[in-house]
Amino acid sequence: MKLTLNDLCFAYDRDRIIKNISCSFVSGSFYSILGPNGSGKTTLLDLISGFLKPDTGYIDIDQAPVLSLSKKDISKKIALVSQDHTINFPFSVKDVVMMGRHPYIPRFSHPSYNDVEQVEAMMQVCGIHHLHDRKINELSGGERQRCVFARALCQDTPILLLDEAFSNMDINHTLHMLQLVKQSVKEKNKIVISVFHDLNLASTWSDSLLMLKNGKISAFGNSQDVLTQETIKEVFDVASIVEFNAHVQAKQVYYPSI
Ligand SMILES: Nc1ncnc2c1ncn2[C@@H]1O[C@H](COP(=O)(O)OP(=O)(O)OP(=O)(O)O)[C@@H](O)[C@H]1O
Repeated sequence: MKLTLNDLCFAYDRDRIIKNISCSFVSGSFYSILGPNGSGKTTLLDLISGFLKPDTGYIDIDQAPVLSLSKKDISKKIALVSQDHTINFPFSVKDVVMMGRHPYIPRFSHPSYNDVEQVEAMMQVCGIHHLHDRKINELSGGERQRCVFARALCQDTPILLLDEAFSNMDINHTLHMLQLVKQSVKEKNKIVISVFHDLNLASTWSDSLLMLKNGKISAFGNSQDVLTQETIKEVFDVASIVEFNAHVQAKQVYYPSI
């Protein structure tokens, strides 16, 4: 599968936020998007998921424009763990995770045995099974984030978009979820595109990095090629030292304390 962004432009009002973005993402790869606050990372994921419509340009999956697909068909192809995962209605955890199966449940039907089994299994894998009858709006930030994650994984889509999806998780849960995601990239040949603020986590886990600055691509390619002192200075205006770290088999970034 190939997901292609073709000359995308987007503005919420007058100011352009996304400026002529063109690039492709292929199956079996983990991509990370990095960039300063306000550079357009969330907007770009919202465009890819079909939540926002580009002003010009288009997105296609294997050459079929995403916006020509029905909402249901898009949700069988693309799942998004968004930055804002506030759910105000007191759904149970089990019900929230089951929402991931909705694209596969015919109208006016009940979830199948297979749907129920998948939800049960995903709650186990994501470490939230013990919370299954709890109300989602009464959970901690990290617990809620794992529920939303489990819902997206239950959607079982070839494309998974993660918008700072680990921001509320402790390091144990972050590493566990990253392992799950990486496994699904390799075993299920998924395309994962994740927004990170932590350059070192992104470098350790991603095959490729996309650096965004002011709504434009500053650099895009193999993680170890893109992550340099020069790109970090250019994109974030921060001095750093970038070195290959044998423990994680990837480049890591160190910042001077003054
Ligand atoms: N709904 C909206 N209406 C108007 N402007 C918006 C809206 N959402 C975002 N913006 C603006 O668009 C720009 C890009 O926002 P976006 O959320 O895509 O940035 P980001 O790179 O994800 O930032 P962060 O790292 O802070 O999460 C920002 O200047 C923001 O103020």
